[in-house]
Amino acid sequence: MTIRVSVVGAKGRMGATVVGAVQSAPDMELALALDAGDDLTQITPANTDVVVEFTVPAVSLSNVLTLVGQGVNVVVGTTGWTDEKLAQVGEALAAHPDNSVFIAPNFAISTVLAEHFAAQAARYFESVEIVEMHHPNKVDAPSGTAIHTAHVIAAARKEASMPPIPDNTQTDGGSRGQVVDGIHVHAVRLRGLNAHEEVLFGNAGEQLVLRADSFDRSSFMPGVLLAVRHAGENPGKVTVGLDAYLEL
Ligand SMILES: NC(=O)C1=CN([C@@H]2O[C@H](COP(=O)(O)OP(=O)(O)OC[C@H]3O[C@@H](n4cnc5c(N)ncnc54)[C@H](OP(=O)(O)O)[C@@H]3O)[C@@H](O)[C@H]2O)C=CC1
Ligand SMILES: O=C(O)C1=N[C@H](C(=O)O)C[C@H](O)C1
Repeated sequence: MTIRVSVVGAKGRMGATVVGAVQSAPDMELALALDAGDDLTQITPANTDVVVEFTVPAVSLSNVLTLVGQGVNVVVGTTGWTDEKLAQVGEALAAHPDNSVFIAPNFAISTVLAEHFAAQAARYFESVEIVEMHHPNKVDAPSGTAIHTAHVIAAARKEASMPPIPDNTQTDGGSRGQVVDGIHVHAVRLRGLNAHEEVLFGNAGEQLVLRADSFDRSSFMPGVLLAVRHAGENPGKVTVGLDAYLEL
C-alpha cells in the first residue's frame, strides 16, 4: 500500500530534501507540501497517512499539536524538545489514541550509532565532553543531537555509578561550553560544515573519540523514510529516537 506523506516545512533545507526523498520512494507518494503561513488543517486522514515535520524549534510543538488534532501520524525532526513539551504531545495523543508521534534528534545512521556506542563507552571513562559542529545557518545551539547525547551519556554514567567528571577550572568566561546533564557541550558554527559531532572520552593515558559526520542532508533520508514506514506502530504514544527501529 502506498503511504501518503505530507511535509511541513517543505521549503526549508530539510523539508525540501524530504519532499525529494518521498517522491523517489517507491512505496510513498507526496500529499501536501506546506510551509510557513500555510494552514495545517488542510492535512486530514482523507489525504495523508504520515506527516513529516521539519520546521523551527519555536513552532514545532504547536504544529505537532495541530497535526495530532487532525488525526494523522507525525514524524518530527525539528529540534528543541523538552520533557514538558513531550508531555503536552502525550496528553494530546490521549484524545487520539489511534495516532502516534515519532521524534528523532538525528536521523543519520552514523550519529545514531555513535550515540549508541557513546552510551557503552560512558561507563568506562572518567572524562567526557561533546563537541558539535554545524553550518552557520543553524538557529539553535547546542544541537538537539548533542543535548540528547549528553542525556544518554549522563544516564549511562549514573547507572554505572561513575564519580563526578574531574575539572579544576577556576575561571570560565564561557569557554568551557554549556553544561547539559553534567556534560560539557561545545558548539562550533563554521561555513563549509553541515552536521558533525564528536564525543571525547578520557582516562589517564588514553582517549577514545567517537565522531559522526553528516556531509550532506541525504544522510538523514534513509532514517526519515524508515520512521515514516514505522509510523503508527505505537498508537497513542510519543517515541523518541531512531534506535527504536534499529536492532542495536
Ligand atoms: N532530526 C534530524 O536528523 C535533523 C534535524 N534538523 C532540524 O530540523 C529543523 C529544520 O532544519 P532546516 O531544514 O535546516 O531549517 P530551515 O530554516 O531551512 O527550514 C525550516 C522551514 O520551516 C518553515 N517554517 C517556519 N515556521 C513554520 C510554521 N509555523 N509552519 C510551517 N513551516 C514553518 C521555514 O519557513 P521560513 O524560512 O519562511 O520561516 C522553513 O522553510 C531544525 O530544528 C534542525 O535542527 C536538521 C537536520 C537533521
Ligand atoms: O540544524 C541542523 O542542521 C541539524 N540539526 C539537528 C540537531 O540540532 O541535532 C540534527 C543535525 O545535527 C543537523
